[in-house]
Amino acid sequence: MENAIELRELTKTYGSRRGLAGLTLDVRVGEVFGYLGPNGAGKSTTIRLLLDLIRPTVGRATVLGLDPRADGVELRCRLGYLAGDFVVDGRQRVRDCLRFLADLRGGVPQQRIDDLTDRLGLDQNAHIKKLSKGNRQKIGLVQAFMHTPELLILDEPTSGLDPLVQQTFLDLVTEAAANGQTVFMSSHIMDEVEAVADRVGILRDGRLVALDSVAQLRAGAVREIEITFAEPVRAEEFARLPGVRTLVLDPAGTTLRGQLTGEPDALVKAAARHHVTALRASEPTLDGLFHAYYADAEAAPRSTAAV
Ligand SMILES: Nc1ncnc2c1ncn2[C@@H]1O[C@H](COP(=O)(O)OP(=O)(O)OP(=O)(O)O)[C@@H](O)[C@H]1O
Repeated sequence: MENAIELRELTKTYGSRRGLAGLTLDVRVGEVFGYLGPNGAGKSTTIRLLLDLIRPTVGRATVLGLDPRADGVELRCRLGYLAGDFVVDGRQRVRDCLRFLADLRGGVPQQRIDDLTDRLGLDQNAHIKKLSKGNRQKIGLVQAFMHTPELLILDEPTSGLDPLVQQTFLDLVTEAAANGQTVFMSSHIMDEVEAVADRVGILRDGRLVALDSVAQLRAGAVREIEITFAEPVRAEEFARLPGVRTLVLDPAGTTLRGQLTGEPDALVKAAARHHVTALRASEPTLDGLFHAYYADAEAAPRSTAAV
């Protein structure tokens, strides 16, 4: 089995409302796949279709080589799922709830549960009804990870978590990937996805508008650049260099400011023909790219052949 998830022309309409429109996507075994998109893009719809919690209007989903509709029981044994709207029986203590869920999965060593709750800072003696939203979300994370499933499907897993716990979550994802597990996680937050994902898909209005490896996306991301020279330079020398998006020379002709994508090699070599007194370049972040997709309603699907 090469792909943990295969989606073919997956479409879901809610009456006249579009949830998902003809989504074709493969998630490879062992990869961390970040599934991004604004509110209402169709992320939860996709995830619910994977679990057979809802059924497609058109198209097909295969998960771990299984049909979610026909093989629901086997599938649930082999995956860990965190719902976007995770709810849990408030009458129990955390310990009893997790024990119950562990037994449902055929048994999980208590040591494993203790380790996860310790790392996430979750008190097993607490009554669930008294827990904050973030602490309830931690129960959701523990129950998804505890049986070391082949595939983790996580819908907005960091929702409600403070930054320290978010980092612990990212560590758990990294460890799962090192262990050969596949992770499919949805998020609004490019930064957290960028930190752990191998590939990213960006969904908008039920359609995939970008699909690429994080490395490729980063190569296309924008870097802010500022170069100061000892003597005035001519703007034309720099305007047509590879990767240059915009470059503006200040009135004195000594400071060049602008935006660059990809490698800065050509610009650095051109600048080195002069006496450079200062050079400032920001790290390229995917956040800007992500916002561009959000802003551009008619963005065409993009992918890189090498992905
Ligand atoms: N049960 C439903 N009935 C009608 N419309 C629905 C239903 N569930 C989802 N939708 C619609 O389908 C579209 C996709 O919603 P979905 O919840 O999948 O988005 P999402 O990307 O998960 O958003 P969010 O980040 O806000 O959770 C939205 O327009 C939403 O209003």
